[in-house]
Amino acid sequence: MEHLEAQISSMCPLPFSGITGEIFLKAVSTVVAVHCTILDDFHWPPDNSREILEEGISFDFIVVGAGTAGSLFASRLSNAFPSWKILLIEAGDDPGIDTEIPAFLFLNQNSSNDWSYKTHPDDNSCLGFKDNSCIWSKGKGLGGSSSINAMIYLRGHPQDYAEWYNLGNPGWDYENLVTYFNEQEALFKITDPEFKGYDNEWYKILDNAWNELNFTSHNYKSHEAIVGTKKTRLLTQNGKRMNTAKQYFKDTDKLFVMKNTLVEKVIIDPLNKQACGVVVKHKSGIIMNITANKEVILSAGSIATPQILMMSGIGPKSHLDEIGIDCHQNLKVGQNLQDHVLLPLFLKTNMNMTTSTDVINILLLQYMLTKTGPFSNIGLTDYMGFIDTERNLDYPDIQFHYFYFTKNDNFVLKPYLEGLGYKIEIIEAIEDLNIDHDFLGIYPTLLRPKSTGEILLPKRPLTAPIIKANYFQHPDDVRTFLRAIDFVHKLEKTSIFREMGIELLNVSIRTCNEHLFNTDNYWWCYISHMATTIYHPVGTAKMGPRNDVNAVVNHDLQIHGISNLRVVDASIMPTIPGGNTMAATLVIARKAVDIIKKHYDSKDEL
Ligand SMILES: Cc1cc2nc3c(=O)[nH]c(=O)nc-3n(C[C@H](O)[C@H](O)[C@H](O)COP(=O)(O)OP(=O)(O)OC[C@H]3O[C@@H](n4cnc5c(N)ncnc54)[C@H](O)[C@@H]3O)c2cc1C
Repeated sequence: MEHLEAQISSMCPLPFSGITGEIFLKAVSTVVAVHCTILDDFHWPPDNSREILEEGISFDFIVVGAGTAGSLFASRLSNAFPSWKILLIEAGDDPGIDTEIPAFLFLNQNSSNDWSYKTHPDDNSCLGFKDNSCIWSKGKGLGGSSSINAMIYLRGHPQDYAEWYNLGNPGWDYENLVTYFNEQEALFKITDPEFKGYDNEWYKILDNAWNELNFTSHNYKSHEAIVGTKKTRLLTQNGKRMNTAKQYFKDTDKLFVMKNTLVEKVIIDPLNKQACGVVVKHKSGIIMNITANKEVILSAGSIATPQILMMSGIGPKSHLDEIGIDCHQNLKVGQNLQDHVLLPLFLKTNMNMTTSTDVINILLLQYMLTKTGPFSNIGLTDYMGFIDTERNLDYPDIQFHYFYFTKNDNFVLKPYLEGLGYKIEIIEAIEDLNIDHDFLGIYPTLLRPKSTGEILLPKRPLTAPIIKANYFQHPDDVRTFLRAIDFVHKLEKTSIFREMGIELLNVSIRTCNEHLFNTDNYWWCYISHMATTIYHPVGTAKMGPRNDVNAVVNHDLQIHGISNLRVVDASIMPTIPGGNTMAATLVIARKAVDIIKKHYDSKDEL
């Protein structure tokens, strides 16, 4: 208290005395300690690494990766089979306190909770980024990417899942998956019809513009990604991020968890082509084998899962031969990489929403005390628009995301652009445009890219994998963006946009300046410099029947030709769904529990 009193007196030398002084000090000390309330009663599961490293216990199931899918899958499996010993191995630690505050979503990137992968440079894309590489964030630690993502919940479009089914995957059509979507929406409490949404005056402006162009505002009516505009629900509870590990771990205490432990590869018995355990490296430097009596499940995400599969000799043979790894099964692991690419467009507005530092401090205090206000949500970023640029049908190929930056913003804009990894000259060009105007950021996002990439092992296989995103390898992807930009011009012409003075800005990029602004040539150049990921890589262990040469797992998520080894994460998606990918990943994990249950129930092993 004395220390606090001295500190306050040094900032504002008023005397502290009597009862008033004491009351005042108590109020101040409450405020000083209020950040502690960000942590609630929830406790992360204990780390069992030490005992496992010392005693070398074997397990029935080993699940690799405690991310979005892995944490759901492992905890639900441990509830379904209480007598089984299930081990969940995670390369990272418990997520940091800063991951809890929704409005700080961008601050988690490039932190200790992020793998911060980088794409391999090519001639068509990421040219405006340092080293011509886009940064691919991916969550590290309990909750995985659900601990650092934007929390937006969308199912995608029903037809996305019809496509999965039509590619030879029985049980994966929308009708079969709907119960899982419903179940998780009830669990995360995002089906509440009373939900009124957050406050943001831009919602109304944007709805007005889209309505003038004859688009419907669906808002919270459903979680499907259909043509029109939509305010989306977030995986938050009581004003804080609800990462999936937090949601699912609270219902189980039967799991064994190893934190800070990297799985290097799966041990495959070459004689009977059967997975029998994993090789792990703990952060202490200890390397050991752990045995799985029944199965190994890979839930390490769409970059690390193919990396581990390749390290374990599951193809592709030609690539493993180059690296010097024995191939047990020649599958197209790491191929079929698909991602949603987003194109930041900056528009000036005559609105002035600048907030003084004092107001920001008060809003932060409001958040600390009540978990309400702007820090409890992600602002305009939860507002979406969907269009079908080519056929004008109800199967969108572009999703619009929105951001807002106030005039001369020194608080968010620069750290945000630096976090994305843009070159300094691009950041300065954008900052110059921001000196006089508030910005509306409109970010068209390709929902169904035709370009595909691949994940490869580097020469030193345990270092970061090579990510060849291959954005715009297929020219139709650029053409879809050009049609999306045409749509932005239509928005510019709506009465409300004209009234607000909203106009597309010309970001000065040296190599693009040789083209006249707003011509197709200018936009091709702009797209190759400015477009980047929205962090939705999927498809690198494709689900499909045996006769699909690109398939890695079957519809029961088992690796073709290898027993006791499955993949349960976003890697298995045969095609990328037309919406943010977390909801679909959760559904995969939940369905996987039922697949395993059916498998072992029929073996009468309960
Ligand atoms: C910055 C960002 C923003 C996003 N925003 C949204 C959004 O708003 N809405 C949405 O729907 N989707 C969003 N996504 C995408 C979504 O979060 C992912 O599609 C989804 O979480 C993928 O889940 P996963 O289980 O496949 O992988 P992850 O959740 O990434 O989990 C993989 C886990 O495996 C661990 N791991 C990796 N390698 C190893 C190893 N060798 N040994 C042990 N453990 C290992 C990782 O540390 C991680 O915990 C975003 C993603 C990011 C990164």
